[in-house]
Amino acid sequence: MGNIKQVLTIAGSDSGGGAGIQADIKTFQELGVYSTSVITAVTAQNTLGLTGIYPMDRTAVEKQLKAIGTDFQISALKTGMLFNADIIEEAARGIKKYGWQNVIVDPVMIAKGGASLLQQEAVDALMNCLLRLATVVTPNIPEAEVLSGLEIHDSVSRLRAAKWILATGAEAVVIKGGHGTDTNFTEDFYLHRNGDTLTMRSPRIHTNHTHGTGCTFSAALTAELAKGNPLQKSLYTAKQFIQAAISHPLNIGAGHGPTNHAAYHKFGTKEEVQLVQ
Ligand SMILES: Nc1ncnc2c1ncn2[C@@H]1O[C@H](COP(=O)(O)OP(=O)(O)OP(=O)(O)O)[C@@H](O)[C@H]1O
Ligand SMILES: Cc1ncc(CO)c(N)n1
Repeated sequence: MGNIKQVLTIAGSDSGGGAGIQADIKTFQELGVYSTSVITAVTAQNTLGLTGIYPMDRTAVEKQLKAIGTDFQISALKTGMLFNADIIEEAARGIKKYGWQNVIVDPVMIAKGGASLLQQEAVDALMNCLLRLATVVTPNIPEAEVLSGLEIHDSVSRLRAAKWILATGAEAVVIKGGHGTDTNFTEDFYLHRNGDTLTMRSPRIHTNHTHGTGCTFSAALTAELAKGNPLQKSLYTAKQFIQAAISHPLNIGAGHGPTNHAAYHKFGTKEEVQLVQ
């Protein structure tokens, strides 16, 4: 393990352990990379909802980034909940200053229970400062609608929204399908600025235990890229990882429960993820 790859998550803490920094670190551990973290905010959260958000100040974020940037060799990083424009600007500044590559931006806006995880006025900062640094940006459908200013109701409008999002300067986008309306499957759609596309489809699992699916998916993508895997292969593994994590729920909590981060290795994958033309 002498040459284990080091990764970073810049995200919020979920006291309930299913999303945010906690989901990222569990996923990184499962996929064999060493995890560092910059905490942007502490949230009081459980499977029933969110009752408090305590953002870090600018200096706290800057000092954490410096601690990582001056000692670790970061092969890939992801951002999650960034909450306000100050934190977004600090994250962008750190990424540039330390020359980090393989930047996955999960543009977290709203928790599954409906709580806002990004201030309204911070959307501009996200679009203007951070997306241009992104190797891949991974919005869910409502986030893609905010970033593109377009409604998504079918594959044509999804492609149009993806193209608008790439106009921010991001290299590639994945519009995740968890919020889609099809009851039989979920579909994640990838578009690269070079025109490459990939559509990954898997059976929709009918469960309440989907808290943190987006965090887990983007963390798995980050880990796979850090290990040197090509982008499309990394996306496929990330989709398999989240499919396994949702398929084998832990049944924790009375509300929107966490996924099972250990399932990918414990139970394997059932070849459920298909590539669609
Ligand atoms: N019920 C489900 N069955 C199968 N796959 C799902 C389901 N819900 C979400 N996914 C998958 O999980 C991943 C995350 O998608 P989703 O759209 O839920 O992200 P998100 O809304 O950002 O998640 P969160 O805010 O809870 O972290 C995608 O790969 C998506 O296809
Ligand atoms: C801290 C945190 N980050 C991200 C999400 C989105 O799932 C959440 N609910 N909480």
